[in-house]
Amino acid sequence: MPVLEVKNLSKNFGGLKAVNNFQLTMEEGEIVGLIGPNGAGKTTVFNLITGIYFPSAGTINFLGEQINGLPPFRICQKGIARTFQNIRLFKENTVLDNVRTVFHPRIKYGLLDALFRTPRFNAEEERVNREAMEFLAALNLADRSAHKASGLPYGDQRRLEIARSLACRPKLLILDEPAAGMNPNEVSRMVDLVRMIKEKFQLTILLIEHQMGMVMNLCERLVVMDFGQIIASGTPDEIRNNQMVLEAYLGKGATVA
Ligand SMILES: Nc1ncnc2c1ncn2[C@@H]1O[C@H](COP(=O)(O)OP(=O)(O)OP(=O)(O)O)[C@@H](O)[C@H]1O
Repeated sequence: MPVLEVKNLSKNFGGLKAVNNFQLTMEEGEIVGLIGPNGAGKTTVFNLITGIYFPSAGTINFLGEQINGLPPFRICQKGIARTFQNIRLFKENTVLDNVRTVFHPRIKYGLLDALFRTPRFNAEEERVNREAMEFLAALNLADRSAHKASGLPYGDQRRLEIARSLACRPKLLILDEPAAGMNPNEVSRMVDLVRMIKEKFQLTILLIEHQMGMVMNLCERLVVMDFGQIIASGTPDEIRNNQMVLEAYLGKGATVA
């Protein structure tokens, strides 16, 4: 059974067809890159899959179950987690608390336990802290756990967002421009990190990325969008030499150097 199966997905904003008849099937363990020029519709696809937008048409199946129409928190509970193009952290909270927030819906104590600091409260808090620290350790952030999120360097903030999304225990991880604003060294470290978390947490990964070095290096398969539509899909080598893709990025008449 595919992990994700998107069929005939469309989203209109008034007269604008932001996504038009989008199709995507992802098998377990795949890393697929969604690329295309600015405004092509990539983020809208992510927002449709994660329930932020309601589709104008089409279906989204996750592990065989139709999920379109479900609210974002339900989709997250089912096993799809994401990061955002503009990092979204609780900036004034500690690194550890940013990951702990993910555990709150699953915490097994009540208000009275918290007020009277019962043994159940203490045991549950210890469990949450231990598990949250494991995710931070996997992303090399354990020694920063007590720091304020806003004080972390940019690359660490990106990794913290990934740690938090992993704490949802997703099967499908959706990364929106994980290497945005990074220098070539940082991009190369991000490629290694995405490979590592894919193996360690047995993930299927869908990512948007403008850093072509990262996309070509990391993804087994690419889907290219332009003006809301898929214009090409295939291996990085096939995409690199695709005339329609070159024209979408560079304009008509573009040729491979
Ligand atoms: N909430 C919205 N209301 C109206 N139009 C929107 C909305 N969200 C996106 N759009 C429009 O839909 C189109 C696709 O936008 P989208 O953000 O999905 O593109 P993108 O490929 O992710 O671009 P980028 O690479 O710049 O992030 C754009 O023309 C955008 O202006």
